Amino acid sequence: MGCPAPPKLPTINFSAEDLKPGSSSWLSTAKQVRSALEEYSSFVVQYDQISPELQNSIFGQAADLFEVPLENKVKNVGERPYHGYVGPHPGIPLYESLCIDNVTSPQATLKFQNLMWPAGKKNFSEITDSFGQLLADLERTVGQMIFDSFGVGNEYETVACCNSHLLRFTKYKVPEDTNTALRFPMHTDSNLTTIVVQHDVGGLEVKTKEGDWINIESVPSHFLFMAADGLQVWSNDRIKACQHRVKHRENRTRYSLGLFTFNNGVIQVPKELVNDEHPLLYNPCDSRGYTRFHASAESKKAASRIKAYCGIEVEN
Ligand SMILES: O=C(O)CCC(=O)C(=O)O
Ligand SMILES: [Fe+2]
Repeated sequence: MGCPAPPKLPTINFSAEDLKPGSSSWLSTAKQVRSALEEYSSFVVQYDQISPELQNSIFGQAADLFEVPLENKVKNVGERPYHGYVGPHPGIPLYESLCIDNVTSPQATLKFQNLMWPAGKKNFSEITDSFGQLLADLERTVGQMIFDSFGVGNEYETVACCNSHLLRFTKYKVPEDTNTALRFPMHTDSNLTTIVVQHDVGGLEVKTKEGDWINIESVPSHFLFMAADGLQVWSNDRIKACQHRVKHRENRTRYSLGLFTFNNGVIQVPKELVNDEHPLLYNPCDSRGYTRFHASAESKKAASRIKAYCGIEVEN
């Protein structure tokens, strides 16, 4: 008797040119999206619009980016916590990241480029613009499908119009003790949804409801789409925020890219998602307030930060 096969995440293909809202392929893809998110809080997207060449180019730029002097990196300051440069610290000693907020705005990428490379940098803003636009298009398609799949597609724009996209470049150095090291401990993201792009070196893992860890292979044009705390609120817990971590794999520096979709307004559970079986679990959630709370020392004591911030106690 062999061991049971390790669990695997569904892969959903978003490469088709004719994926038009309302078409039969749209509706069947939306159904797959909802069931993957309900079961795994995440899924793998296949998205050939981001070609292996574009992926190589952006990761080439990422490697150059981490070579800029620290005095330039620290100029990457965000409006909210973790929206700018983060250097190594005791919990994550080998970690470093830089962010471009509003990456879909060409002015934002150019401003970032000028801060990092005041003397100029060939191709950075052009490559980052096209990569950021394509990933944000993918995120909007999946977002619309999530709303459609719950029968509230006409409410998508009122939420999406307050969304913005943050692109995070992350570098993980090789630990000295490579047997036990985690590169990034388990967490859920505090935003709405996240897309992670790995390259060369994998290591990203997501936790199943049963408590098993699924390793996400690094495959060109295949990315991980995850629900974060904001989607858990919006869906009234029908979709849980994805618990994930990065394990050390291969003795090489690891780079990753994340497109973090943030809502800048108030997230409310649609009335259609509340009924006797699913009583209302969240008060309206001020997304900016939650990002600040999430970064506070006080929030770290909570079993669930999102529930501590805007959860409603339900009596059984
Ligand atoms: O590097 C990765 O693969 C994931 C990083 C991550 O989870 C995060 O920045 O929130
Ligand atoms: Fe994360």
